[in-house]
Amino acid sequence: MVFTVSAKGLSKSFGRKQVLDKLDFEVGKGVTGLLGPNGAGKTTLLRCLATALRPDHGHITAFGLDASDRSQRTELRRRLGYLPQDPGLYGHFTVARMVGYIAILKEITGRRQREEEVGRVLAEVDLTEHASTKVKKLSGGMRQRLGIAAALVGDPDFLILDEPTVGLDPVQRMRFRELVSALGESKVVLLSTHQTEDIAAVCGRVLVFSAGKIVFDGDTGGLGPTVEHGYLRLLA
Ligand SMILES: Nc1ncnc2c1ncn2[C@@H]1O[C@H](COP(=O)(O)OP(=O)(O)OP(=O)(O)O)[C@@H](O)[C@H]1O
Repeated sequence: MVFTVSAKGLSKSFGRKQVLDKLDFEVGKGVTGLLGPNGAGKTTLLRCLATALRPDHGHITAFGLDASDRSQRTELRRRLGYLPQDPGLYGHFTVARMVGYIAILKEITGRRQREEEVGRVLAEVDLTEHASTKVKKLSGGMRQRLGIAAALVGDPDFLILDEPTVGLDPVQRMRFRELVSALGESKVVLLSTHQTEDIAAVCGRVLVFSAGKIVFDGDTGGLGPTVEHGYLRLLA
């Protein structure tokens, strides 16, 4: 089985603004970071890859499944976990109920199996002791961790994380880096962030975006002495 996700000739415009401009890339197992200034098109690309947004042109294929084909897209969705920038969490649900609900959407229908999965993903993000807390009572960083837990439900092969470290305190950021590094050993992980230190710490590869095009694709060492230095130089 091909364990890669690829985009070929991917373009997307909103009105007259071209946000993705004929992108071509392939990512395999490991953690790949997306870096780019505000408005560069990172979220648009991640939404296309998560099959939440249709590109105007081009093809997305994941694990040999064609995202433009309805039945293959359904199969692809079973294999992906997506943390959007604004995960739609229900404030009046408890943390466990919220994740349990996601588990139902991900077709984990057996009650015991669902409870085990909820317990597993909450432990991954250090939220076990808040399982009974209402979502609306969580801090911003805890909500972010809940969003990450939701993306991990069902142990997806392809994990898409849009600014996953926003709002995390230093301890949780460190925990997150360890978690993502471990996940990258068996999964395709794509994450967007403005934190160049996160990229340097966890990403084997980085794609730098500018105005809808990839202006750098390589390992973090290829950016120069530091990721931040190389990134700023590319955008200058
Ligand atoms: N649904 C939409 N309708 C119209 N324009 C949109 C829509 N979604 C995104 N855009 C525009 O597309 C461009 C790229 O946005 P996108 O959110 O993909 O960038 P980004 O790189 O993720 O930025 P940030 O770092 O600020 O999150 C922006 O100019 C944005 O205003």
